[in-house]
Parts: sequence; C-alpha cells; structure tokens
Amino acid sequence: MPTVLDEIISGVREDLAARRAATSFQQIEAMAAAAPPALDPLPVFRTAPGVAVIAEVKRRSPSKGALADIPEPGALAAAYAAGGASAVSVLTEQRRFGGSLADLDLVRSAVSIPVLRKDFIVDAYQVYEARAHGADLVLLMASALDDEQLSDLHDLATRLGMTPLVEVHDAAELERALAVRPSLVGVNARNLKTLEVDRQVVADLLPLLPSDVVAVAESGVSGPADVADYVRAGAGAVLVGEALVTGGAPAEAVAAFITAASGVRAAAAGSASAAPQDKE
Ligand SMILES: O=P(O)(O)OC[C@@H](O)[C@@H](O)c1c[nH]c2ccccc12
Repeated sequence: MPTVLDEIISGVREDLAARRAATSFQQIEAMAAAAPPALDPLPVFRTAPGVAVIAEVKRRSPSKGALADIPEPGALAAAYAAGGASAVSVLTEQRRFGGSLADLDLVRSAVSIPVLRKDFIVDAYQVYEARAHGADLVLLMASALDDEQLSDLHDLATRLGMTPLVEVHDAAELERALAVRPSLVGVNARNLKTLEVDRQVVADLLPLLPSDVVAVAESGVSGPADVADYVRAGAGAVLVGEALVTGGAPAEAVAAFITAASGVRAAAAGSASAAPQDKE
C-alpha cells in the first residue's frame, strides 16, 4: 500500500512535469544564476537569543485539512520577522498544503531574513527553482530520497549557495543524513508515512547530532511549553507551522516562543554555575 508520502510525491512529480514543460531546465538554471545571492542562515541560527524560530507559512496539511486562508503570505512573513523569527519556511507543495512558488515570491519580497523552500524535493530542477525564486534554504527529506539523491541534491543546493535542511524521523535516516555532512539537520516529530506526531522522537534523536550541526526540532509545537521542551532536548532551532497560522497573533506567538526558550537557557546557566557550590 502506498504511504501518504508516496502519494504526495507522485502528485509533486506530476506538477513538476507541468512546470518543466513551461520553463526548461536551462531556463530555470539561468534564473537561479541571475538571482541575488542566498543568505547564510547558520550564523543567525547559532546566535539567536533563546532559540532560532523558523516560522512557517502553511495553509493546509494532509493531517488537519484547512488551517488558515493566508490571503497575504508576505504580511504573515513580515509579522513573523517582527516577532523575532530567524527564518521563514514557505510550503510550496500545492495539492496537500495549498502552497505555491507564488507564495515563495511574495514572502521573499516581504522579508530580509532567510527563507526556506519547504517542499518534497526529489529532482535537481526543484533545487534550481528554489534558488530562482529567492530561497536561501531547501528542505531535503531523507525519507523521500535514496542515499545518492540525498548526496547529489545536498551538493547541488550547497553549490548554489543555499543551506540544505536535511530532515529525518528515525535513527536510520539520521545515520544516512549524517553521511552527507550536513550543517543543518531537522528531526521531524511527525512521521510523514503515517502523519502521527511523537515529540519523543525529537528528544531521542537530537542528542545523537554532532555538536557542530545546528539541530532543528520540527512539528508538534502547540505553545511555548513545547518549545521549552525541545530546547531542553537540545534544539537550536524550532520549526513551527500550525500553531502560528491558527493562533491569530503570529508576531506575539513567535516572541513568546523565544521568551520560553530564553527561560530554559537562563535556568540551565544558573544551575551550571550553582553546581560547583552544591558540592561544597
Ligand atoms: O504545523 P506544525 O506541526 O508546527 O509543523 C510544521 C512543520 O514541521 C511541518 O509542516 C513539516 C515538517 N516537515 C515537513 C515536510 C513536508 C511538509 C511539511 C513538513
């Protein structure tokens, strides 16, 4: 039986074929080369106070159906940036998530922070396309790619100046992901084959990441307490969609996540400096 992920990817391939018929590989390559250079998100992620929030523009999802209309993705992205987000994620998958490259264009022109193209990337064309539309980061899902594809697409995105976010959901995928020496790894609490969310997966896998990799906790955040849990588990960044698009106050929500994360860091610093005295 095909999984949800298999079904999404076959739709993505059909839509891709239609775009390719309209814009050739050479044309998209030339557009990517002509785009302003990509921003490097890693220094921003490493120095963000509390936690780096990657805030997502997400209209619908296969698990929840319609989430929010989002008539003005650029305005939403600007609110995220005003709240202190370190990057904006734009879902460009059409059939299940209601996104498009037009959303990516609108967000790109509305903010100056790094922008992630979030899609089911299975072909080099999509990587050039991301760059042509101003993306600084691209999502590469270990669950959707074999080792060779993952390595080739990671190299291509890096050559184009972008930062790949390599997404994993279990220890085997993490091992495959680390083979490409990524600088940014996301642990998705949602299993995209079953759509179930298990935040424990994040807590289990984040400690296995090398310390020079920026660790992103993805999915399943319903409020600041979940962000605090992810930060305690070792997340340097959190990727949040649903809670931000349905909450009605995106800037305030992003700011509250950062405040919660800063609280965790302050408590950890306090107990570290208290520890030697405790022993006396
Ligand atoms: O809405 P949430 O639970 O906050 O999740 C956001 C993001 O993690 C989720 O949209 C996501 C993570 N990885 C993906 C891969 C494809 C599509 C979507 C995703």
